[in-house]
Amino acid sequence: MGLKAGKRIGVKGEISAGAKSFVLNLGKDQANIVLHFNARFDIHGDVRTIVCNSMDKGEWGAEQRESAFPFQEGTKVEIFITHDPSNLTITLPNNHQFKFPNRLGLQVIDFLNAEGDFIIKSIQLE
Ligand SMILES: CCCO[C@@H]1O[C@H](CO)[C@@H](O[C@@H]2O[C@H](CO)[C@H](O)[C@H](OCc3cn(Cc4ccccc4)nn3)[C@H]2O)[C@H](O)[C@H]1NC(C)=O
Repeated sequence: MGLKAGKRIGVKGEISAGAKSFVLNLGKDQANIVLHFNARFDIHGDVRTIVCNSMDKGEWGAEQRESAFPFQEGTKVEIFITHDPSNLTITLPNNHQFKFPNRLGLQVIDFLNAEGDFIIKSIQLE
């Protein structure tokens, strides 16, 4: 994918009806994730909460929770992510933005996947 620092990725997708949780993972590979973005409708005791984390050589880091939750089951959304050497900036559908530390110091993001109740429809690199 080759998403360099300063460039922005837009992930457009559909949230399933009856969604409980979906995940976007960005990073180097499955074991080195600079942003694990987990929108939890109702799972693991979290209700309508975004839980972010990182994974370094297969080990989870510390979770960061966001209270903004502009997601509805059964709808189409776009989430934008950009990164610099220190942080990732996530822009949610209601234009709410928050930052998550670039704990891996990753310069280029080559890995993206979605899991759970979300189907990626398109990806836009800007
Ligand atoms: C208080 C003691 C227990 O703590 C709980 O421990 C759980 C298990 O480690 C934490 O949940 C895990 O949090 C991780 C981030 O820190 C990841 O979100 C773990 O899920 C990984 C995952 C599963 N999947 C498959 C998937 C995803 C969405 C829907 C369906 C399948 N994809 N990635 C998720 O299972 C959960 O966030 C954590 N809760 C707290 C408050 O710390």
